[in-house]
Parts: sequence; C-alpha cells; structure tokens
Amino acid sequence: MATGFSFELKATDGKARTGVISTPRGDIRTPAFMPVGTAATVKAMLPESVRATGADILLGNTYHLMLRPTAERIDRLGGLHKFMNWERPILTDSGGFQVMSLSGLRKLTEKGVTFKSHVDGSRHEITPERSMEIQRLLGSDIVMCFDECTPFPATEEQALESMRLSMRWAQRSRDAFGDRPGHALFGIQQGSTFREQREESAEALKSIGFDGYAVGGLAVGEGQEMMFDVLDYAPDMLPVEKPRYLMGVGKPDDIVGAVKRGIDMMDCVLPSRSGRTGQVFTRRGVLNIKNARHQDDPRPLDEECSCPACRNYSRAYLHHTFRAKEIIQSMLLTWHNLHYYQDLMQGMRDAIAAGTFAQWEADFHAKRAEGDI
Ligand SMILES: CNc1nc2cc(C(N)=O)ccc2[nH]1
Repeated sequence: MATGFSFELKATDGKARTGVISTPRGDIRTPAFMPVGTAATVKAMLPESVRATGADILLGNTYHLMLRPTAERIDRLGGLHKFMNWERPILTDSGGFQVMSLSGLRKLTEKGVTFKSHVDGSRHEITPERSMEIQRLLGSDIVMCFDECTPFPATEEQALESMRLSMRWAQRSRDAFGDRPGHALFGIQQGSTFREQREESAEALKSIGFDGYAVGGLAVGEGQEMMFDVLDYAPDMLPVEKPRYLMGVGKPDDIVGAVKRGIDMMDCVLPSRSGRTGQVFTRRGVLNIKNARHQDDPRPLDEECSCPACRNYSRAYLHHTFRAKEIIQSMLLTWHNLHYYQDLMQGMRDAIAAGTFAQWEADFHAKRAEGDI
C-alpha cells in the first residue's frame, strides 16, 4: 500500500470481507458503495447530504471533468475536493470507459484514444500518461489505471488483445503515476468471461504492483448470472490483502452477490440516476413513484428507512411532486436511494463482522420476495 494508505481486514465470513481503508482524507468502511459525482456533483445532492447518507468516499469522472471545466482549472482552484466541497476520499476513474461510451469519432491506438468531445465537438487525446496527469491535477485520492473496458460480447481473440493492451497501459500508468505518498493507484483486471485471461491479467497486475485491484470488464451487458460466474473466481486471483473494487455495479442484489464473492468496493449511477426517474429502492424491492397507485398512499417509501424522505413525506406527496416535476422530487428520491444503498452496505458490514452473513442474505432475499411494496 502507498504511504498514508492502509487496508485492514476486520473480519471475513465465507468469501465476504469487512474492513477499513485508511487514507489521509479519512477512513473508508468496506464493503463500501461509492456514489457517483460525475461533473463534480452528486446530482440533486449537497455534499453534506451525501455524507449524511453514510458515504465515506465518492467517485469523480475524469472524462467529464477534463472536458468541462478542465482538470487544469480545477487544479488552479485548489483541486476537486475544495472545488466541490467534499473533503473526504475521492476515487476518480481513468476516463477509459466513458471515452468509449460517450465521445464521438474515436480512434484507439497503442498510444491511447483520440476523440471528439460530446460537449463542444473539440478534439482530445487520453493516454495512460495524460490520464495520470488529469487525475493528479484533480487531486483524487485513489487513481485508476487507464485501461480499455473490453466490450461484451467479445471473442477470445478480441478479449485477449484488449486485455493485453490494458496490461501494457497499466505498466505505463504505474510508471507515469510515480511515487505519490497519500495517493493510491489501482490496477484493473480484464479478460472478459475467459478464466485463463483473467488469470493472465491478475498475474500481470500483481507483477507491476498496485495499492488496490479492480475487476473491470463487467456490468457491460453480460447479465447477472454471467457476472457472478466470473466473480466466483476472479476476485480470488487478486491479492487478498488489498482492496478489490468491482466497477459499475449495480442493483442491490448485484451488490449483495458481489460482496458474497469477496468484493470490497463498488460504484454505480443507478441509485442517483434512477431516483430522478422515480425509481425507488426499498427493502421489499423496487417501486416507481410515478405509478398512480401511490397518489393516495400516506405511507413512507420504506417503513424501516430513516432518511428525510421516509421520515417526513408520504408516497402520495412524492407521487405528486414527481407528476408536477418539482425539483424536490429529485432531491428526496436521490437522498432515499443513496441512503438505502448505504444502509445495505452497513447491514452487510455488521453481518460479516458478526459471522451472520448467510442469514442476513437470506433475510435480504426473503423480504424482497414478500412483495407488497
Ligand atoms: C456500468 N458498468 C461498468 N462497467 C465498467 C467497467 C470499467 C472497466 N474499466 O473495465 C469501468 C467502468 C465500468 N462501468
């Protein structure tokens, strides 16, 4: 682990682990869920509200911030923490995933990716070296290697070529990152759904040496069953004493299944993005508040939830504000969903520490099967 960073495993229960990542900007309780703060904001949330949901760390997107307002401007203004008024840990992604999913006119070569901004059409280039520079300028605490997220489906040949490119970029990312006390660099395992390639990728990353290891190339359309098939073996290939981060996951049952298989950190836009569309996550499953059935319902979204939406507002009110397109709807549903996700993580941390994860998981699924939400 980089100086100023440490990961302490507190307990395990089967493959599930709970622990603490200590960083100069604060501790991260694992398993951890990272809300996504794409353009230097978790949409519809004040930073103090994000903290109130229980988040210890949030994610920033290199691709968005390099285009607007630019990493150089954020650096001149004191870095991303000061800029967005979040002084706790921030993990930034490398830009690799979003440049392939959001930009136009892309050209991928051994050097990196040139592309056209989706904001103003300007031309840009990301390389491992440039990605490390951008993430340094942002001041993020956990930096991600620049990689290619192998598209799904991929043939064995396509996946192998993609993975090996990412491993060459991982070495370049490590070399460009240099020695930055108080900052960590995470490598990203690729190899799609091919076990031998996952092994080759893990060995390559371990020989380079990172402060944490991500399982990449998943949650890209393979579906939960195939994702779990990969997670049944891929995390075990990574160093047991370092944090394992599953990128872009996921729905609550995805998260539970990933923690069960040894994952320590996750991020996903789902709770925040879906909150804005009326989708609500509860202990009994998912509901959509725009459904007319809620218009006279005086109950809270979730009887067991202590968030401001559930403490102070009825489903009827939330249905009304959704229909009326009132801004408070996005605020309250985002807050609730993020609070629910953090309660889910806390529940798993407590269960793993108590050695009762299997029972906790059974209860999690049983409540969702009861329906009547
Ligand atoms: C939403 N799914 C998702 N899969 C991801 C994979 C990567 C990756 N670098 O393999 C990054 C972000 C990702 N987001």
